[in-house]
Amino acid sequence: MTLWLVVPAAGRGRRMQADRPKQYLPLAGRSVLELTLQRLHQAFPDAELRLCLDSDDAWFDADCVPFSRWQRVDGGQERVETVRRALTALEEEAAADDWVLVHDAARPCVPVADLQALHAALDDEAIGVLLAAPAADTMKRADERGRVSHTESRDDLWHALTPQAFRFDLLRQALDAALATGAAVTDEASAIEAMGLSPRLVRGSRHNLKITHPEDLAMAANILSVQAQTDTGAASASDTSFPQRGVSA
Ligand SMILES: Nc1ccn([C@@H]2O[C@H](COP(=O)(O)OP(=O)(O)OP(=O)(O)O)[C@@H](O)[C@H]2O)c(=O)n1
Ligand SMILES: C[C@](O)(CO)[C@H](O)COP(=O)(O)O
Repeated sequence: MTLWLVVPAAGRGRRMQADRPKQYLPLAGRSVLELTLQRLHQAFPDAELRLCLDSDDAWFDADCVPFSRWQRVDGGQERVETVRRALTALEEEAAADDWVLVHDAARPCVPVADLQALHAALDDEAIGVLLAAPAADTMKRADERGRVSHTESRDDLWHALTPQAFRFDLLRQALDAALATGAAVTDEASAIEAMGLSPRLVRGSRHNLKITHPEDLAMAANILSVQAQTDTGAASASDTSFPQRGVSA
């Protein structure tokens, strides 16, 4: 069975306020996109990649792609549309029950061990899986004045990370339904949840941050440096205070 990797890299990175889309910003001597693709390739060297880029992308250099089997796909206006377009590009080739693993280009620090743990969690999985990290801070709900309305319990609250992996046909149906209803879908799991299904949470490292705001670049550089010193990019970089990896949803 083919493992399909979909990497959405068609965003503009507006919150980053940089001179280029954030996936092309330099980080540890490479671009964010190149680092992300390297991590994926370390874990899944034989996978087929669909790399989603803006049709007007002027920054992409194909030399940064380590995969031997890959294709470029034009992205959409929103991330959900980008991922849906990648599935359209797979329609001729993917089997209904093939796994499609979606990973943000903007997450270059994902540990290879977390990628492997996520993949292992697909064994005997009926619905699908996502990397996630437990909420660590006290959570406040704001009111319309920007004041605290109340404190939310953080019990059972998780940060959704990527990769997220679902079977091709189920993901296609879920994204189509979300697009048809205009539901707010910021990750693949929320589209699956809207179908009444419960994806499995797989505990991942808090190192797997999404580069979103300007200060995130320095944090990512520090994480990569720590991972290089401790070899935890390639091995396990999970927060040692949260040793459990697989968690039932
Ligand atoms: N239309 C879009 C929007 C986002 N993405 C990708 O989805 C990932 C996560 O999205 P986000 O962090 O929101 O990226 P941007 O949309 O680029 O950022 P912003 O919202 O700040 O503009 C990124 O790898 C981004 O390139 C995409 O492929 N297509
Ligand atoms: C997919 C994602 O990275 C999971 O955290 C996230 O939902 C993307 O969200 P954004 O709204 O595009 O920042």
